[in-house]
Amino acid sequence: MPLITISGFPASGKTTRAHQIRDFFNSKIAELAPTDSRIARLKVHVISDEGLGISKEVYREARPEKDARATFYGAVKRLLSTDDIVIADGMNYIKGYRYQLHCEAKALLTPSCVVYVGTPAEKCKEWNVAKGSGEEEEKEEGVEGGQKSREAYAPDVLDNLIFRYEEPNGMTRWDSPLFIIPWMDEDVPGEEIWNAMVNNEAVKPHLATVLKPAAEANYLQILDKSTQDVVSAVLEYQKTNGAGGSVQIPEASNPIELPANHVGLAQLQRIRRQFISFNRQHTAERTRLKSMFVEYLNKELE
Ligand SMILES: Nc1ncnc2c1ncn2[C@@H]1O[C@H](COP(=O)(O)OP(=O)(O)OP(=O)(O)O)[C@@H](O)[C@H]1O
Repeated sequence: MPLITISGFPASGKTTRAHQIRDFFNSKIAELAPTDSRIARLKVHVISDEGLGISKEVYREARPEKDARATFYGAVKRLLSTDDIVIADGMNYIKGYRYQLHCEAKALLTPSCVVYVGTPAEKCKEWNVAKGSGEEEEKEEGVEGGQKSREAYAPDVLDNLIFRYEEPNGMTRWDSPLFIIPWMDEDVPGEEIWNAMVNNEAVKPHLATVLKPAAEANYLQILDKSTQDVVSAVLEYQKTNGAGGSVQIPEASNPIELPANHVGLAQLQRIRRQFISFNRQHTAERTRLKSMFVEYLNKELE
């Protein structure tokens, strides 16, 4: 059965997403198994570095990293079978490596997809620090049953991995269908992934499956950063000037006209998420993003 290849920066939330997908799939199996013997046989597996005992230090040098990749690959290959759904929870950051994984699935005549966890580098750094400090230990132990290692990446290893990362491109055979999960989304598009992987449905391009031209690498990150900058500017303005007024945002052609009442962070983030949802499938011109978001905010705040 299918192969779901997770891909994303280090500490971008890949395991969190892999577990959300696993839980969604397990609940689908529990629901459908009584009436469908094919579904009843399915088992979901998550393969990860942590599960295989691979330390983050392997990413410091080429040789141990290569060995670790081979171990991970072997574990995925061993499990891929007609009744097993494998979630490959790793960075899977090398294009050629994702290509090989795709070929393994293809050889078994089973579908594969890529789930790209789209988290900006700055957030990953923040989450990596939180992980290393053990800040989230209690919460994670509850969620993971204490299975998950608390190991963080050394800062130089993290930077280097981000630098080397080869972003998935949904236009290529091996990275498609491509499901992009922005970091601020609470849920994963479980139903769409299930339909594509278990029901073999062709995936129609929609919000979660962005077919991005290669030229638009990092588009999601830029969309995220541009809109976050605007939100921060509004909050900053209100802090000093109070409610109401006109805020000129650098790089935006028009100002934001604030309403007489105070606009809160939750409201701004909600509007921002909507804007991102609408625009993550278009590859809007980067230089226009802030102006577009300002226009959108003005309409929503009217
Ligand atoms: N969407 C999110 N919002 C807030 N915090 C998150 C989110 N996703 C993950 N985190 C936190 O970020 C940290 C890293 O998450 P996680 O372990 O899932 O990332 P990862 O990409 O699997 O990391 P690694 O590269 O180390 O395997 C964890 O402490 C997790 O609780």
